[in-house]
Amino acid sequence: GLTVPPDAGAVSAAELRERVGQHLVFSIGRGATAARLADWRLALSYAIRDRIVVPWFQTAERINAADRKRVYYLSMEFLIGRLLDDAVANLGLESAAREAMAGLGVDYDALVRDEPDAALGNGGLGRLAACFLDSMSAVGVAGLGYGIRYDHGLFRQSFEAGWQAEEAEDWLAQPHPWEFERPEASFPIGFGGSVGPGAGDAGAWHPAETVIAVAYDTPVPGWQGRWVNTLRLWSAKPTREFELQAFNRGDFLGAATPAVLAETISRVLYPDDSTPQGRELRLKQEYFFTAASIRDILQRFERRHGDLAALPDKVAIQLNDTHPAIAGPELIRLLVDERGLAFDAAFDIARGCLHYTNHTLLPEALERWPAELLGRVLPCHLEIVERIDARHARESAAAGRPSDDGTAILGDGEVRMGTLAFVAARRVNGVSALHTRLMQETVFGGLHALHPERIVNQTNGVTPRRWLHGCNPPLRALLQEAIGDGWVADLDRLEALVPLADDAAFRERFAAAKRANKVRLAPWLAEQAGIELAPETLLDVQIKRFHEYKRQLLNLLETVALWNAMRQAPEVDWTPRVKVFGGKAAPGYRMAKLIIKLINDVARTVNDDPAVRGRLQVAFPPNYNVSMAERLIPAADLSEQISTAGLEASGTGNMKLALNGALTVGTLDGANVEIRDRVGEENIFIFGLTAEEVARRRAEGYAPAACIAASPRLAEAVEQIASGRFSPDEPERFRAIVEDLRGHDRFLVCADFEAYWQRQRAIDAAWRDRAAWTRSAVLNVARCGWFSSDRAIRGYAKEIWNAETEF
Ligand SMILES: CCc1ccc([C@H](C)CC(=O)N[C@@H]2O[C@H](CO)[C@@H](O)[C@H](O)[C@H]2O)cc1
Repeated sequence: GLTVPPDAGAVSAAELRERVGQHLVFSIGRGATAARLADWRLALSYAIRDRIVVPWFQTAERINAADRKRVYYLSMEFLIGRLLDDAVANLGLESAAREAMAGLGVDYDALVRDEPDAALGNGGLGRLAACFLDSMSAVGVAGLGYGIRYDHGLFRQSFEAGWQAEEAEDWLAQPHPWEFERPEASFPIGFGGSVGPGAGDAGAWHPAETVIAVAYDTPVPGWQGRWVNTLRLWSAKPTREFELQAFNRGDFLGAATPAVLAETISRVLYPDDSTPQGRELRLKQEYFFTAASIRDILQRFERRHGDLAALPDKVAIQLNDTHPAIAGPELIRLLVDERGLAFDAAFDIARGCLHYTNHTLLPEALERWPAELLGRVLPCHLEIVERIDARHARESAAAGRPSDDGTAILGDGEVRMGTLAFVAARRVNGVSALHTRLMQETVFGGLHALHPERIVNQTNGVTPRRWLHGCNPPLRALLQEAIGDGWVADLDRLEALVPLADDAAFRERFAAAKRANKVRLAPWLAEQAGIELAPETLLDVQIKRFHEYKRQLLNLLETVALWNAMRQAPEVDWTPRVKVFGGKAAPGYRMAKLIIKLINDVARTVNDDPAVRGRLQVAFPPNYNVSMAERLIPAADLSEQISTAGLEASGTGNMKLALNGALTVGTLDGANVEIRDRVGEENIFIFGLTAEEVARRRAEGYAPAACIAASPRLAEAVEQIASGRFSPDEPERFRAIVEDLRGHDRFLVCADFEAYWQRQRAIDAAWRDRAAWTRSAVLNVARCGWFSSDRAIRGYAKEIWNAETEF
């Protein structure tokens, strides 16, 4: 039988092999001969999980014993990726696992690759939440993540004749070994209906429909397994599984409908990462997980504390953007309607617990729910929002603010969720220094004037476990040798590499590690994108969601111009490049999907062109996700961070690529500015208009056609696209792109083209001096320790949550 192992401490390969064998037989019910790769993966996952549950219990006991302040991270998205290899690494069991599986005749790496990504997020916001969970466990914050257990995560992307095609993702088609269903942790969640009078300030809500939120818990082991927090994801279940009467009447659909409708709430992740569709189901998803989480938080608090006024001392809630912003009204509703507090007292307690992170300034990405819709789905909450807005108006007037300063929550028949989140929060933060400053100067200007102490900055970070230790074995080994492995838990220790940047032998080893990653990547890139990656080729990557402000189009135009230049001057000793694009477009985002098609059409033309063979290739592997990022990032030489200045709140891919020794070509946008500040002007390739210059160009009236006319190589590239050079079968295919570029160019692609072209030619030259290039690469790694999500979480704990860290 299975005995509970003592703790996460070291385990021998033999013992691990023993346990894997036991799980295969007793947990999966398979003999070794009949076992498939997935069975072995499950068996190993259970064996590793066994070593996490006791430290998990112990962490909960320590938190309770010390009555630690708890931090709750509410997010609609957790872009986790694969879990097995990360858990093995965090427990320090990699060599034991490899040896154990080899002893069973199974290839550990094949096992790892067999696991589906948990793609419960769109991009930056979701991945940040996953990095933050890892760091909260690594530094020992009493943290818990709350989200939705989507049956289907972010869609699987494929290309049909170069066009993006989407199909449902199905991560739960296989057993998911890392979660525990918690039927006892479930709550009824209401929607619609009406609100009757209640005692005092209270209202009595009578929902029209109810679903059950059921918890699924995933342990989140920290580095060395010393601390294990929880990710609690809610799944929607019907109050009644099955309408027997309808079934007996032969109305089979009717019998199943209520259950299907209920489960629809946690069925699928909305694939938009910039423009809210304003769908009722999305609002229900936001309320569903937020309400279940707030109830769970209150219940856990009240198990140990009687005085609700102490809630802000024991509970910090972080809202990951506005998606859980209904948390404020929901907490107030429970305190007033169910605990009998007065409105103002409830408001103060709620605000004392709530903190809001803004991740975008794009006007179209800020959530505004029609008051009619909110009132219909959440009648009680609309009333509370109105009371919060009235109180805010009083506070604003008392501060002498003009009543029409645009800081009202309700206006034009809409509820502005960003304003609601701001007004009902103790702290509001941006995710990079530039972004936070722009929040204060633009979108939140009026509110900042009213509450000048409320907005603070917490620049993003990434976990060094997954994004360096885990994904880059060659560099990890070199670091181990050169500076030990203290950096994994204390990334600032990378600074010790600075002197080694001037050590030719070390540089050689460093370049060899990068080369090894490129050699490892080459066969996969050939299979996925049909290109040949020679190790001495400059690997230039732009990997992120598709959005016009991220300017994949600028990269594409430079690629076309380079192709033209190579064809026009074949005698020149051009620096060989492989351009890699990776990323998905929201299914409804037509322009982004057209740009994806254009890149694939240009790639076909360039890759088939003998005139530039071995000099320029374009690769676009389909279905970019966390696991693909872990493959591409260690091999990259050049990191494209070329957004229109002022529009990328931070970026986190930029940090991952720099930490893995890629040099950055980018604008002074988001965290690029802080990367430049830390690595030094001479170790990064900055170009383009600053955020101020962008604002000025737009204010003055920007004419892209003039920029095109002033740049023959840009004009040529645009004309080729317009005339079907890359789409002879449909010359007009890219008319929309060309017309927008010539007519509007909202993201100033044309204005920044020449500067970008010049910078890229300088990069060609820089690549030729490998010693200097490698020296810069070493300095990028050495000086990017600050971009660890451990540093970010320590900042949140100290400056926002006022919560302890254990380590
Ligand atoms: C409602 C539709 C929707 C969904 C998601 C979002 C996210 C806020 C978009 C997002 O992922 N933003 C990115 O967040 C990262 C983490 O802070 C930043 O590094 C990126 O710059 C930012 O674009 C906006 C709108």
